[in-house]
Amino acid sequence: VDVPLVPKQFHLGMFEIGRPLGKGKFGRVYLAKERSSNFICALKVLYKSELQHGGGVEKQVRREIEIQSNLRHPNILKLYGHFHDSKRIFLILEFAGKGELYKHLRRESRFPEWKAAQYIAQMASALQYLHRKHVIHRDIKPENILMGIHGEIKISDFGWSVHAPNNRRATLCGTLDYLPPEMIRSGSKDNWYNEKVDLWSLGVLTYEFLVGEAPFEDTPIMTQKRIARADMTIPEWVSKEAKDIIKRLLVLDPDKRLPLEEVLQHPWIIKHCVKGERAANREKALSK
Ligand SMILES: Cc1cc(Cn2cc(-c3c(Cl)cnc4nc(-c5cn(C)nc5C)[nH]c34)cn2)no1
Repeated sequence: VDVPLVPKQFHLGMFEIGRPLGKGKFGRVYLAKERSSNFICALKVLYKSELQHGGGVEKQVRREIEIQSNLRHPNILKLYGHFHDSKRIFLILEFAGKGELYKHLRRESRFPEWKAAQYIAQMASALQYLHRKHVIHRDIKPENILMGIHGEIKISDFGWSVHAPNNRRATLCGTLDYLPPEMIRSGSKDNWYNEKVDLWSLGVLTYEFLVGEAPFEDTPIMTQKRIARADMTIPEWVSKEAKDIIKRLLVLDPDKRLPLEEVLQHPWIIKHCVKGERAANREKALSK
């Protein structure tokens, strides 16, 4: 197993800093090279001052480090290590060669079904790995997915993930589009810490990959109302298999959502992701 950055004390002088790769609410990400090994990585720089005023975001960063450091899966962005100085926290992250997935989605408007199915299969595999470790991501959306050099996707940003169950007070910010009904409804927050919240978000992600916009996209008030009623329409040009998997994930009752094992066995996934199927389809197309 490639473990290029062996865990030890890291410090900024060990890295040659390259171009900025992106910026978030509390910091920036730079391309970086570890000098002794020439290993290329992404260095996320977070400013302590900004975290302190972020309303408990410091705990989120600690959780992100604690959770992501122990994960090892091809579709989860690796966190190799971290260090800090007086003003900043540094996360040494895997460099995703093809950048942020949402930029690809916006550029292509929407993904063809074979590509969407392959991405959803990779997401389901990563979520299955996370749930087996009782980690819930809770913030699955295109903005938190990166793409590796071979086009494989990588879940990043574990700032919202939790070890289930957890009595965390969560303040939500950013888009409502991906929130499941149990996180929209007031009342008991027990369901907030149930892995099945990620199944709902996987359904929203499937819809957005295929249609190019989120299923409940509307004004903030209307979005909440539509989520609470699972009120969405799937365009008629979406294949019946794709419609079926979306409908089986966007179910109000968390216990009735399609389990990840069944997502990976769904006809829409098998049709586009199993090598034999693709060869068979090619054979069929050629024989016409
Ligand atoms: C703070 C802050 C910013 C962000 C969003 N963000 C993530 C990255 C990023 C990471 Cl963490 C890892 N690998 C990346 N590769 C790219 C990239 C590659 N190309 C060709 N273009 C880009 C851009 N970005 C990466 C950058 N910003 N999260 O927290």
